[in-house]
Amino acid sequence: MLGWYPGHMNKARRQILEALPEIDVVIEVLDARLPYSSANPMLAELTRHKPVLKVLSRADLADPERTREWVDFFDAQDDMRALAVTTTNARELKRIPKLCHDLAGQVRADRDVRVMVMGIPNVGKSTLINGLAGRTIAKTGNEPAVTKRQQRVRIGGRVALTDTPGVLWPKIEDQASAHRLATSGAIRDTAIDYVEVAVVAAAELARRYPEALKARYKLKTLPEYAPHPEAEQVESDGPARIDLLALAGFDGHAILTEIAGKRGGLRPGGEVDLHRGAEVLLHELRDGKLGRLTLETPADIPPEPTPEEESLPADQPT
Ligand SMILES: Nc1nc2c(ncn2[C@@H]2O[C@H](COP(=O)(O)OP(=O)(O)OP(=O)(O)O)[C@@H](O)[C@H]2O)c(=O)[nH]1
Repeated sequence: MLGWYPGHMNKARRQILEALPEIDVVIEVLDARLPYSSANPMLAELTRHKPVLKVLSRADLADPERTREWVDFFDAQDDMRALAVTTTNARELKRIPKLCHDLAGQVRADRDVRVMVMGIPNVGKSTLINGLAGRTIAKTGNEPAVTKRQQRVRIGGRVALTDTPGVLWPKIEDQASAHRLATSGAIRDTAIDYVEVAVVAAAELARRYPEALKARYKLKTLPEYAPHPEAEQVESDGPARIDLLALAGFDGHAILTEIAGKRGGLRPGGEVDLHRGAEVLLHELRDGKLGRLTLETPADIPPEPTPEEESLPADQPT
């Protein structure tokens, strides 16, 4: 998966930890369509005691109402502010230096505030750095971790920005997050089957944006709740998969079959081409053809395990 072997993950973590003592404010770039799942699972721990500005990138593709919820949610946390932007539009980045100063507080009144951008691959980090600098100083690419010697660049507004972003691995241990990341196109080479990504995406859309889904594919109704056809077979895979199928209460499989029937063409023998249907749905969703969509809300954040739960041996009855 993405070259994020434990060795790479440790290296990325170590390089971030080495850079952090010099940094006053961390900018974490998140995808506005999935601000929980596009976060690095370790970042909160790595950046403890540092103020964080959450930049919600791709706000142009996200549901504005949900984006407001997310910004309010992050703003309510200590030492944290949030700003939703279309990162490719440099004018929308103008508030960032002031927000960094607010977060850094009075302590930094004597010198530039030192800022570093971090986030998972392809989330918009380089676009943000270049937009803030007003010229190309960060290369866009897909290199895990920090790969070259970092330099600080003054970007105006008395902010000194590290020219190289910290690249961290995505949240793929959590099944629901891995599906949403795959749905958005953030991760491509996952172990998850392409059609399965689209089945769960169809179910999520039926739950969150039924009208957009019906309008785009001219579906008169969405199927009533029906168990996923493979539910029994999948149950043995463990609890995370069962949750996803429970979420497919609208029967994502039936919806995808209908989309495939209308838009995917037929395979030899008259069979509906589900793979083609999955391509249509996922490409159109990523291109914004179904409208501005957000795949999760703050209410979807799983509760933190309590210290007692964490210390329970796996097989102990609760
Ligand atoms: N629609 C839209 N596209 C964006 C936005 N921000 C970035 N992009 C696009 O997303 C793609 C990835 O952006 P990058 O800045 O290269 O992302 P990165 O996080 O630096 O990626 P890595 O170098 O792979 O870690 C580019 O094609 C950008 O043009 C945004 O706000 N809206």
